[in-house]
Amino acid sequence: MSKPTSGDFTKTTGWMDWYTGPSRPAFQLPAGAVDAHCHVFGPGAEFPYAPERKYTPCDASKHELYALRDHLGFARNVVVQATCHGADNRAMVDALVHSGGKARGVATVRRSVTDDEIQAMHDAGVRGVRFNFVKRLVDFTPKDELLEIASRIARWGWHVVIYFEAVDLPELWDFFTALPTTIVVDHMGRPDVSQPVDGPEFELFLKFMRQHPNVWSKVSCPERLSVTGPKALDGERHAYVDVIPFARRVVEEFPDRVLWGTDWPHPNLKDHMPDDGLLVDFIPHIATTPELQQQLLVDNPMRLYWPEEQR
Ligand SMILES: O=C(O)/C=C(\CC(=O)C(=O)O)C(=O)O
Repeated sequence: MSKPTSGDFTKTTGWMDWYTGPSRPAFQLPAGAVDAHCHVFGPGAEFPYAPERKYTPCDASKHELYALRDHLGFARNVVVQATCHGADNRAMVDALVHSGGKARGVATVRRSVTDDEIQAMHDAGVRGVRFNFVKRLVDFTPKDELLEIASRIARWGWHVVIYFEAVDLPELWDFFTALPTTIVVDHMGRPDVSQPVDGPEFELFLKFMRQHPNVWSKVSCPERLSVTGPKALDGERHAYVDVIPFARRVVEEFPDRVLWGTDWPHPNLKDHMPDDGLLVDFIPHIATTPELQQQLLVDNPMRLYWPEEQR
């Protein structure tokens, strides 16, 4: 793969570009596996980054994303709108339209979005909206606006993806449990994995899923959550061991409500950029049987994003 650029934009200082030579995973993905969390960035020259963005990434186009899909052995993608594009969903929608039906998407919308715009996104393959509560990524949006958006998109059968840090779950609990749709939590609600897996913070997250059958979780992003590593680099097939008990716990307790994604092109990593092939090799450590792997990688994402193909 060629070296990433950013068009006329200047990347955020210290920005880490995605890894250009991913290895081929040793773990053989099941047929029809879905990378259910990834992004496209620009290219900035074609799809400019949003004025309100909190970071400027390197470009990461649909072509590069789909080349990675094929290299790793995934069949499909779910492309999630990244905050560097704000509520301008053109780059993400363009990726869906050029996927030959192999990608679905999650958008970011404002209250001003029209029904015609929602319908056009639906026709392109969008199936959800993302509400982001990570303060370094977005400005505050009033909860009544988000609730109004959730009620409107429910009419298209869409779901809501939520991204937040574990310490904020108590404060956000009432809002989340009032949402009328399926809810998908990004990266297990970003637990602090230096705390015990059966400690109060992660227990609250498990309780959230236990009490609310409409809540799903992505068991993704060990490279963001890990404190001890080792990093998925230099052939390391036992990476991020401190994240394993957390992700395995969620996979085993809620096998029909979990999703997995690469998070390519890995925005805002500060420490290292993982080899995506080795990230795939993390999967059998958290979904330890062929049955769990089939649910995590095929059955669950297909049920949520391509329900019309379900028998
Ligand atoms: O890609 C992710 O899931 C995580 C992100 C970036 C992000 O969500 C965004 O920019 O929209 C992060 O923690 O910086």
